[in-house]
Parts: sequence; structure tokens; C-alpha cells
Amino acid sequence: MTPAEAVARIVAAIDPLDEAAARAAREHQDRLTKPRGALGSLEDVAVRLAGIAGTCPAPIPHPAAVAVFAADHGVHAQGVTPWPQEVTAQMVANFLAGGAVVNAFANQAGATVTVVDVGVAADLPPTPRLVNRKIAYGTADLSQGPAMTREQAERAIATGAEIAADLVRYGARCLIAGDMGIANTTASAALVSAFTGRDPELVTGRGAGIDDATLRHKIEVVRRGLEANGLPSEEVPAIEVVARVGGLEHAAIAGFILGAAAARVPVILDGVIAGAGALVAAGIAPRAIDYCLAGHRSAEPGHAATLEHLGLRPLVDLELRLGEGTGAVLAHPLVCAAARVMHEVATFDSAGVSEKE
Ligand SMILES: Cc1cc2ncn([C@H]3O[C@H](COP(=O)(O)O)[C@@H](O)[C@H]3O)c2cc1C
Ligand SMILES: O=C(O)c1cccnc1
Repeated sequence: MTPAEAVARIVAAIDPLDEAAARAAREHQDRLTKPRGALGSLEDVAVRLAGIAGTCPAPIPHPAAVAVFAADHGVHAQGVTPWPQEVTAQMVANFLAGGAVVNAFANQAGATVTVVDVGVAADLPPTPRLVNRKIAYGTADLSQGPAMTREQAERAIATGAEIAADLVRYGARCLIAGDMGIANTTASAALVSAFTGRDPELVTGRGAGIDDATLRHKIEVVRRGLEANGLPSEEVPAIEVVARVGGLEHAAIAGFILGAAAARVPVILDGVIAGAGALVAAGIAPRAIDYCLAGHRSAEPGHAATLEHLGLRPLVDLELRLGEGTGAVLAHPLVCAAARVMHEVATFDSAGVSEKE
């Protein structure tokens, strides 16, 4: 099977949400011993989970599995981040040793962390929980031309979908997409600008920390990258967009979302990098976004634009700006609580509580 055929097969496996289960969830929610709507957007989460699972109430989406997709970026050469490129590989080692923030948050949530090398610019020593699916030693510089070939993007998408399917096979009931890739907020800004049509100035942020002069330069690099790649353009398909200005981890995250949707398992999105991956997934198969929950809103300006474009409401806003899947993992207990309400809270009838007159 070619990578393009693999992607087409995953897309064909994505069904719409189960409307009957979602309707039953909304009706049940309204019979629980609380004023209607009192759980705010958690009620929408419970309804969405029922539509995703195709049952009411939906099973509690626990345990969660985090996949951290790691890759490097040719645009690093443009001086868009003060961090050396080697930090990507060094942080992969840190994830595997259990020493990163995502590990601490995952331990708190009872989630596993799997690291997937889709494009780190170094050979990494084999270790359990490191999945070697390297497609290239980093992308080419997107400010000069296409970051990768279409075939590489398709392979990364197919890889992400396979990882999602594997994690579900091993018992995950909720998937979380994380990222690691120095300079990937530059590629994220280019993707967000390409998909939402917003000016680079509005969607480019400080990433892992830059001063005002570097931010101005980063905006110009994003602008140059879009121009060099003929974007934005309605005519360019989403796979081609991620190939031109994205990263291998963005393409893998897009595939991971498609794979979660095909498996009817919810996927919690993290910050701007996962969000940019979701824009790619939406461009390939719009209904895949119905299987996504926005874990949080990151401080990176392109993330708010992304969530608005996708019609997703973030569960928390703690001004995080880290990535790795951290904001999504933090939101996982909230998603489980929304599901648990549907199993455990009494109805007005069962508890003998009078309804309002
Ligand atoms: C030590 C360290 C740990 C991280 N964990 C996630 N990121 C985050 O920062 C990077 C993107 O920011 P930029 O585009 O400015 O390079 C990504 O690797 C992202 O996952 C980190 C960054 C650093 C430095
Ligand atoms: O939104 C994110 O996930 C993010 C923001 C800044 C740096 N790294 C990641």
C-alpha cells in the first residue's frame, strides 16, 4: 500500500458521530439532580463523548495515552528560536527518563507517555517507549521552499494513525497528542496562517521564549515561507500545505487525530502545535474534528485563532506555553469527570428530588 492509499483508507474508516447516542446523553443530562445546564461546557463534553463512543452513557475515557511526536525543523537555521536544535533529541531522552513536565502530569493523570521519533535530526539510542519511525533527519527550511515531499507528509500521517490504533489496541480509552521539536512554533504559525488566512503578524508568537526583535524577524520568516510556497491558497490540498510549511510532527499529529476518529476514541488536543496538526486533519477529513476536545488554550496567539477556526472551546486556560501534550493531560481528569457524572449522578425520579415548578 502506498502512503497515499494508507491515508485514504484511514479517512474512509471515519464515521460521523452517533446522533442518537448524543441525543440520549443530552436528555439524560437534563434529568440529573442539578439545574439544567449547571455543568456548563462539561455537559457538552459528556454529550460529545456519547456521540463519539456510540453509547449513552459513554464509557469513562480512562486510561489516557500520550504520544509525543518529535521532529526537527530546517527553519531553525533562520534564527527563529534561541534554543539549539540538539534540545529536541535531549528532551526525547528526558521524556524517556521520565524527567519532563509531561511525565509528571501524566503520572498525576495515570497516563502513559510514548515518544515517537518521526524526524529528529540525530540517531537516537533504542529504548523501550521510544518508537523509531523516523521519516527524515528533520525537514528542509520552509522559508526557502517546501519543508518536505508530499510522500513524506503522507508517511508521517499514516504513522500517526498507526500509533493511535496501536495505543487503542493496548488499552487506551483516550488519546493525547503531544509534540517536541525546536522551532516548531514557526512552522505552526505558518500552518495556522495558511489554514485560517490570518496575517502572520496575528498568529506568530514567542514560542519557547524570544525577545521583540526576534519576534519581528520570526514573523518575516513565516511571511517569506508562505510566499515561497504559494500560500495561502484555496487550491492547495491540506496534505500539500503541511508538506510545504509544516513539520513531520504536525503531519503525524494530524494522522493521530484521524486514527483516533477511525477508532471512535476521543483525542484531547494540546497547544498550538497540536492545534496546527488538527487544522491539517480538518482539511483532510472535516468530521475528524468531532472526535477532538480542546484541552486548553495556550498563550501562543495562533492557538486562539486555531480553536476559533475549528469551533473548539478550550477546557482550561492557565496561560501554559509548553507543548509536549501538557495542557491536554491536565484536562484529562475534567473529561473523565464529565463522563462519570452520567454514570453516577441520580435523576430527579431516582433520588425523589422535586423539580422546579
Ligand atoms: C527545554 C524545552 C522543553 C520543551 N518542551 C516543549 N517545548 C516546546 O518548545 C518548542 C517550540 O518552541 P520554539 O518554536 O520557540 O523553538 C517545542 O519543542 C515545544 O514542544 C520545549 C522547549 C524547550 C526549550
Ligand atoms: O502552544 C504550545 O503548545 C506551545 C507554546 C510555546 C512553546 N511550545 C509550545
